Amino acid sequence: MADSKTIQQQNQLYEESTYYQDLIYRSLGYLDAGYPIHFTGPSGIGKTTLGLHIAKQRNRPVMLIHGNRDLSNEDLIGTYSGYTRNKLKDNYVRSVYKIEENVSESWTDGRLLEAIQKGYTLVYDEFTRSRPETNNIFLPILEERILPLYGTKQKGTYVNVHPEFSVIFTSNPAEYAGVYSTQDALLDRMVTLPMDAMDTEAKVTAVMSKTDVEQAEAEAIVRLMEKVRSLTSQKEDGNGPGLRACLMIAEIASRQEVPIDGNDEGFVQLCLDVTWFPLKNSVEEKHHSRVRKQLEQECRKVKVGEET
Ligand SMILES: Nc1ncnc2c1ncn2[C@@H]1O[C@H](COP(=O)(O)OP(=O)(O)OP(=O)(O)O)[C@@H](O)[C@H]1O
Repeated sequence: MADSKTIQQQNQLYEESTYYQDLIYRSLGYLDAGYPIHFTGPSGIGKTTLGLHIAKQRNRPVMLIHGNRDLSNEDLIGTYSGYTRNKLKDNYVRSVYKIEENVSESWTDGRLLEAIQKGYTLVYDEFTRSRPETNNIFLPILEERILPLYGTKQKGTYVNVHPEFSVIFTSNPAEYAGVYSTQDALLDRMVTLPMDAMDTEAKVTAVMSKTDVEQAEAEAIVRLMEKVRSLTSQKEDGNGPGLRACLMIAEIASRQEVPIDGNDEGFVQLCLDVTWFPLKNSVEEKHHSRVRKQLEQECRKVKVGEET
């Protein structure tokens, strides 16, 4: 899978597509000017991969943090993790027995504090999954370039943000409603770039760059997934099989030597296993048996080199 491919091959899509080249160029410009950027778009369209790719271009260490409801200020800033005890026994003069004991609390830097002090490029993936109270810490970081250390018992009250520190946020707008409302104040301080879903050609390039399938095979898989998606009312934005499903089918088929062919039972079963669950979740229960039949028919029509 990806490990058999070089990073360069994985970046093939970014090198070949003017859409991505332009997006990368603009993003690097905003980051250089000191502004964070924010990629937003449906699940699986490549926000994290693009964020990490751009972060690497900045030639600074890259740190990745995943947003989640349990992420706390302690994780981000740091915490006292216990006590360090130093004991000195002095029995040099036999009649005198002296013990000196020093107990001090030991502090562990949080991940954000480290990134801020050392000037990393931080990719904060799915930041809207974290609680707004946790994300509030980013307001002074982005606005005043300081990280307040309130509540930490640290000597200083704040640390200055390293001039090279920058942040790339990602989020999935479909999750805003169900998770936590995004703080408008935070969004005001970043350049938000909505990402377009990949077109067919881009998906084929991505599949070929990450797996060992040939172009005609990648095209057949991507076309099948597009047909499968059209069985749901949701198109590119929402759940349902997308690029991840294409990659999974291509990867498993090439590893297990399953031919990309609708006449092969193994291939049909693989496609059903990968796509049925997300597809089922995107259609009403009363349509399940009809959609399952249509799905199977589409899988059986797959023929490499032929549009079905
Ligand atoms: N340029 C690319 N070339 C090859 N594969 C890619 C590319 N971009 C994304 N992918 C692959 O597509 C899949 C989805 O990408 P990614 O995780 O970046 O999407 P996402 O939009 O961040 O999804 P989510 O919102 O669910 O986290 C991953 O397996 C990733 O490796």
